Amino acid sequence: MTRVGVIGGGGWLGKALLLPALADGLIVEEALTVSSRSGAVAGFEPWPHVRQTNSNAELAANADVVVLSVRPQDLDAIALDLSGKLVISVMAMVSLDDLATRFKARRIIRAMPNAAAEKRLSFTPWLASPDVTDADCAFADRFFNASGQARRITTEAELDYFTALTGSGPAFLAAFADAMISDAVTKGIEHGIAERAVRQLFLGGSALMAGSEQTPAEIVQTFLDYAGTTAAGLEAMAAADIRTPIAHGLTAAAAKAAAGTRRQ
Ligand SMILES: NC(=O)C1=CN([C@@H]2O[C@H](COP(=O)(O)OP(=O)(O)OC[C@H]3O[C@@H](n4cnc5c(N)ncnc54)[C@H](OP(=O)(O)O)[C@@H]3O)[C@@H](O)[C@H]2O)C=CC1
Ligand SMILES: O=C(O)[C@@H]1CCC=N1
Repeated sequence: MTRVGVIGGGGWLGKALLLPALADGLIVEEALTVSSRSGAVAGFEPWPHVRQTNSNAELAANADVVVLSVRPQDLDAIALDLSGKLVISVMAMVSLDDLATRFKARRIIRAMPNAAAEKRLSFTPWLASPDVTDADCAFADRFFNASGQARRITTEAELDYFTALTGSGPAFLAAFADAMISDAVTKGIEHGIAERAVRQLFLGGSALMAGSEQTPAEIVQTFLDYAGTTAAGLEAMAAADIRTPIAHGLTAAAAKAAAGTRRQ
């Protein structure tokens, strides 16, 4: 029975990762400790034997695997010797080297889930430091697959890029959706109807795209070949260079992630 401690486990991402893992029996409630500064978080009521604490030292003493899930600005307050343990960080902007130095750890996995973990729909790339064992990798892969699709990657540069591309979860899609809603409202559609319509559009469009044998580029081409109203819209978007602001946004987010992991 792997003993797991999640520092910040009651937060947004921590809970989104833990509830599926508990529901699947991947983590046993008696073997889980979550910490927070208050020492008591909501959300674990179906698992009353989950240990809650405000002491990260107590958490570490009861864990073989320590998961770090606090905001980057809160990390400096956490001083622990985690040598001998598997350390899994889901934090943006904190590098393997930084984690190794802070926590005297040699077996470290960095992962980048997203907020869709709470729906078991995260895409979660992860990478391992050289001393991580096959058993550690198997545990991490099972843990992250409980809340979506996990994929092992090999470099921190890739992880920094994925922090922008998929770590952002619904944020960039929400920006696109909000632009569509705003346009609909300026054309006289009532806001509530526009919002309902666009939410349903994203749900339906995402389901089609996720299940389609066509690539996204092929789906676009299908509509261009159809040569109807949607083709007119796609051509106007291409003429307005829709790809450039998207690339700028991803580049800025990835640059912030990378700048954070370079800081020591
Ligand atoms: N949210 C997201 O979509 C994503 C987040 N991440 C990463 O996940 C990490 C967590 O983010 P998120 O869950 O959003 O943040 P939250 O603020 O929701 O959760 C962080 C939790 O950490 C707890 N905490 C803070 N300081 C301590 C401490 N000293 N000891 C124990 N617990 C502490 C807080 O609880 P309290 O205040 O009670 O102490 C809080 O519940 C971040 O590093 C972020 O980069 C990565 C990908 C996606
Ligand atoms: O926006 C952030 O900083 C966090 C990390 C990746 C996604 N959300």
